[in-house]
Amino acid sequence: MTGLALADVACMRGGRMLFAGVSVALGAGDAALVSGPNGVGKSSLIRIAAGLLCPAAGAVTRDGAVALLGESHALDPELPLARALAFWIGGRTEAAMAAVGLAHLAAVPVRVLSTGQRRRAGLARVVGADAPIWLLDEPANGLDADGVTQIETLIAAHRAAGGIAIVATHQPVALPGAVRVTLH
Ligand SMILES: Nc1ncnc2c1ncn2[C@@H]1O[C@H](COP(=O)(O)OP(=O)(O)OP(=O)(O)O)[C@@H](O)[C@H]1O
Repeated sequence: MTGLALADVACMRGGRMLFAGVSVALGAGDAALVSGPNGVGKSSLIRIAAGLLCPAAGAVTRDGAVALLGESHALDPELPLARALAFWIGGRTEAAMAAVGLAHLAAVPVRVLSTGQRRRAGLARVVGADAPIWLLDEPANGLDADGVTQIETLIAAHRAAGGIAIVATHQPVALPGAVRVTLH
């Protein structure tokens, strides 16, 4: 059974306590929307949820594979987009590129993609990861209005299929019924 739970989690960075007492429990189809001002610890919370950062207190329980959209898309800049994505998501590349509106750029080297296109490429990695738990850090950064709608649609489809999403964002991203996690 897919699940992700943070129980009384605290985060310390650079010797400073960023937040404490954060609890959220998500099951199949659930989502959480993480918000708060710059530097409050949203990205850190996403990294804790991903298991990339150790909480200073509390516990994280993860039931299912994780796909992370972070600052870096981790795609080889010299490779054509389709080959760079295929390194991570293999045979699901074509469908993932189509899902994020990048099918027409399959042969273009990653390094020449625009900011929004790079963001979409990162999303394609998540879409093609076939992982039930999506952790998305500022997924709408650099995207135009259609791109944001596309993300909302992709997240909704992922949830409808039993997936989970945690989204940290400054920009409005519609996540119907999401748990709100507001960091102060
Ligand atoms: N590796 C690190 N070592 C020490 N401090 C760090 C490290 N990474 C981040 N921090 C600090 O932790 C705090 C929270 O950073 P984080 O990126 O989680 O915030 P955020 O809420 O996502 O910010 P933003 O809205 O600007 O993206 C910041 O003050 C940052 O300087």
